[in-house]
Amino acid sequence: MGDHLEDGDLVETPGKIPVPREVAEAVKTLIAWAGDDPTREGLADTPLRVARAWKEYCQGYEDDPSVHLSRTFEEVGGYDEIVILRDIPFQSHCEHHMAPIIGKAHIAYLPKNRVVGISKLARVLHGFARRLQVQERLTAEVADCIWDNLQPVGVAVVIEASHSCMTARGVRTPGVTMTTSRMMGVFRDDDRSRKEVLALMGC
Ligand SMILES: Nc1nc2c(ncn2[C@@H]2O[C@H](COP(=O)(O)OP(=O)(O)OP(=O)(O)O)[C@@H](O)[C@H]2O)c(=O)[nH]1
Ligand SMILES: [Zn+2]
Repeated sequence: MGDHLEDGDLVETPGKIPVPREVAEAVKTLIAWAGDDPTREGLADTPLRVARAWKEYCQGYEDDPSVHLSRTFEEVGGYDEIVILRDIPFQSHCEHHMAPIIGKAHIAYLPKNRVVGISKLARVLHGFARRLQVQERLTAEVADCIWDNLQPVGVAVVIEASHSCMTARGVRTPGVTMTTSRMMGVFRDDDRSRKEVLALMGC
């Protein structure tokens, strides 16, 4: 654990990030294990592409999502109602199979004195989604990050997603979505507030 494989023998390609040779070799081994010939022409550069693709899928490890919430605005004309971002598409990968998780998130908070630029809520989501995840933890991490950094009156996060490890392999059950939610503050403690936010989310 904690090995980032950044030192050692690197494969350099102009304009692209270097790839440790052992990472490329690991992908080559995987291709052979899957049943194909990693030396055939069409697959020759695939190990490097896959290695770089995984760095991109997992870009969140280089992101501290709380930083996105450090810039807030206090001049909001006394606005003290729910702010909600609906249907934010995201992609992640499940930590059990490294298979795609594709879904959408609804993120809401009830501000106290200060708000954040709305794009930042999506940035927080992507910062945690671009890692190896389980949906429950992703949901909790997004909600906790907003709660800790904005100290609002309430936070609500609902995530609906389809897991390729269920649709494309294993039980092979397409069309199934998983829904998770985390309610904090007034959205957890007050029934009416929770109903209001869920109605605004269309849930
Ligand atoms: N709770 C939860 N489970 C997940 C998530 N992503 C994948 N899983 C499940 O993780 C479980 C892993 O089960 P295991 O029995 O260890 O692995 P497996 O033998 O590959 O299981 P199958 O998928 O049933 O073939 C599976 O049931 C997956 O559907 C997630 O985000 N949350
Ligand atoms: Zn999985």
